Amino acid sequence: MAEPRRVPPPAPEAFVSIAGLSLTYGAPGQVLVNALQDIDIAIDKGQFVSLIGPSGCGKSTLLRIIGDLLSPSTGKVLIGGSEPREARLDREIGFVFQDAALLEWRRIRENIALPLELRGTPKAERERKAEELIQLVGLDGFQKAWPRQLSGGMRQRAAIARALSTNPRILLLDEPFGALDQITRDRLNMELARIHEVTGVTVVLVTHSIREAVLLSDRIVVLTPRPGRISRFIDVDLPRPRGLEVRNDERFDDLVRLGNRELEKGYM
Ligand SMILES: Nc1ncnc2c1ncn2[C@@H]1O[C@H](COP(=O)(O)OP(=O)(O)OP(=O)(O)O)[C@@H](O)[C@H]1O
Repeated sequence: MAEPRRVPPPAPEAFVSIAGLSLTYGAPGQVLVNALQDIDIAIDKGQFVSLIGPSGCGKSTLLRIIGDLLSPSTGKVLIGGSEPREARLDREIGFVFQDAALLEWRRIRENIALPLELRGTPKAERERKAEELIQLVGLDGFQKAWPRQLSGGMRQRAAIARALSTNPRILLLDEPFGALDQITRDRLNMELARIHEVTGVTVVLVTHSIREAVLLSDRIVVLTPRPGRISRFIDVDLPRPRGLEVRNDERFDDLVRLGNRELEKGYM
């Protein structure tokens, strides 16, 4: 009997619609790397979605396509009905990478306000917004600090604040906590959950940790090894708001097991 179709068709009413997406790296005459194939994902407004899969399966590639840092070979992405290019130029997309990439010669407040400065926002408004975000991400007292004076976790907080400065409609996070120790990572996970709750921003997170994905997400997209295809969607039906103690729930363990089983299939 044929396997039931696990991939829902892209919903036209979805906030983010990814349909028929494939990407092959390499110019004609070069070695071609088929990174992604036949990706269809629909994301609702305000949803928290994680992308997980084996190393090299195309998670970052997919995130970069959504954020208009790469163009797909085939297929289409729409964010609130707009092409990624338009959404990016309207500063509706916030991006956070594993390395916070702060400008070392600017104080934290000026780093956070940089996108607003580039947009020509008046100084008083920039400072008001930066202050609001500093409070939101828990960096009060570090407004005038230099990036080198901050720990890794604090730098990522600043990077998240900077990404939120233009009130983006979607926040794209590429392994933002991958380089942090477990306790800092737990703390930042809870901060991110709170920021998501308070702002209502739509989030797409790339992670290698199925536990992190279950803790934070409404929905997890498991990708197969390269070329990344959708292996399965896992809907996380744990109640919100979630604290770290949700990890003691049986349901949490069930979902982690389900995710691990799906990931292991790719290695068989
Ligand atoms: N610029 C590029 N040119 C050619 N191949 C590339 C390029 N960037 C990535 N790739 C290849 O495309 C595939 C997908 O890469 P990508 O970084 O998206 O995977 P990933 O799932 O994010 O990996 P990881 O979990 O290790 O970060 C990999 O095989 C990678 O080597």
